[in-house]
Amino acid sequence: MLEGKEYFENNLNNIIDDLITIVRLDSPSKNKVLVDKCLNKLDELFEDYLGISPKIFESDTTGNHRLYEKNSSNGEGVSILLLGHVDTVWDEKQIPIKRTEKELSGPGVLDMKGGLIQALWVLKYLSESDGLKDTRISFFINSDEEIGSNTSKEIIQEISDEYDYVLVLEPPVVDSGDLKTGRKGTAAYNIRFVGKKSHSGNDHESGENAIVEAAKQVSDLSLLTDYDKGITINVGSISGGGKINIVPDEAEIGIDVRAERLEDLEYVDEAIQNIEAYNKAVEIIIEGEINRPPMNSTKNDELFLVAKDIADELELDLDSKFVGGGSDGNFTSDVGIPTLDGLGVFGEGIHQEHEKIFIYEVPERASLLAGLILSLTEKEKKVI
Ligand SMILES: N[C@@H](CCC[C@H](NC(=O)CCC(=O)O)C(=O)O)C(=O)O
Repeated sequence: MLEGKEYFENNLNNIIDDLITIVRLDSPSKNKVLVDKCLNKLDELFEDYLGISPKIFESDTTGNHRLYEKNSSNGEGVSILLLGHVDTVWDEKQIPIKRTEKELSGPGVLDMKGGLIQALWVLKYLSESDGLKDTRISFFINSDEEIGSNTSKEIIQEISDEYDYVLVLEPPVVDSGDLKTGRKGTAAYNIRFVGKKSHSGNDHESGENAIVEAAKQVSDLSLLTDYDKGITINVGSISGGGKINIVPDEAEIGIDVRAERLEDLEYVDEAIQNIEAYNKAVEIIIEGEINRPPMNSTKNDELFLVAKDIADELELDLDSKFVGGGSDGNFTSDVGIPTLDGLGVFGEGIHQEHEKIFIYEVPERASLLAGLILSLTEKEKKVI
C-alpha cells in the first residue's frame, strides 16, 4: 500500500518546520502558561490543515487538554482515537534545538512532539486524499502525561470508551523501532521524615535525625526490587538537612515503582504505606499511590498484527515489545480498548539531553500510521 510515503517525503521539510515551531514553544509539565501557549499553536495547525477546532478541557493546575474531532457525528464504521501529550520533562530553555541533515534534537522532539506533528500530517494527508471518508477519528492531547496524567486520566478513560481503537503516539522502542503492546504499571510516592533539630556538638543526643531514618528506609525499600518478577523501586530523589553541625529534622524522598503485574504493584504499595519508623520519634508522612495499571492485553497484540501487515508492505521489519515506560495507553488498554503504542517518530534519548529524532525515518513511520488507520477503516466494523 505504501500509504502516502511519497507525500511525506515531498513534505518532509514542512513537517520538520512545523515540528521545530512546536519544539521552540517549551512546555514543561508544571508550567501552565507555556503549555497552553504551545497548545494554542497546535490549534492553529489543526485549523489550517483540517479545519477543526478543539474541545477544551480546562485544568487549573496544569495546561488544558484538547480533543480534536473529525467526523464526530459518524455512528457507523470504526472509530479511532489518537492519543498524545504536549508536556515535556524539560524546563524552559533547558536544552537547545539542533538540526542536521539527518537528525533533529531538542526538548520533547521525540517524547512526543514529533509524534504529534507526524500524526497531524498523517491526518492532513488522509483528509486531502479522501482517505478518512466518514471515519470517526479524534486526537486527544493532554498536558500532564509526564507527571502522571492526574488531571487527564479520567477524561482519557471516559473518552476512549467511545472508540474502537486507540493509537498512541509515543516513540517506538529505541534501536529496534518496534511498537509497544504492553507496559509496566506505575506508582509514585513522596515520603517526608520529620525528626527534631539539635546542636550536633553540644546536644547530639536530644536530636532525632530525619536523614538517618530516611537512609534506613531507602535501603529497605530498594530491596523490594525484583528483576525476575519485573518489579523495580527507584528512589529517584532525596533531600534533607542543611548544616552539618545541626542534627537534621527534615528529609524527603521520591520513589517511582514499576511492575508487570497489578498484584505486585499492590504488594509494594502495601509495603510502602505501612513502613514503620526505626526511630519512633521520627514521624513518617507518606503521599502517593498506584497510578497506571499495567498495559497487557491480547487485544493489543491483535491490533499489532494489523500494523505488522502494513509494515510488511513497507518492507519494514517490525515487532512488538513489552516495555517498562508508562503512557496513557495504560489507561485505555485497562478499560478494554485495543491499544497500540509506539506509533510516533523514531529516534533516541528519551528524557536525556541528547533526545533526538531521525528525520529520514519520518516518511516511513508516517506511512505506517496512515496505512494502519486506512486498514482499520476499511474493515468497516470492529474486528478486535
Ligand atoms: N512517572 C509518571 C509518568 C510516566 C510517563 C513516562 N513515559 C515515558 O517516558 C514514555 C516512554 C515510552 O514510550 O516507553 C515514564 O515512563 O516515566 C507516571 O508514573 O505516571
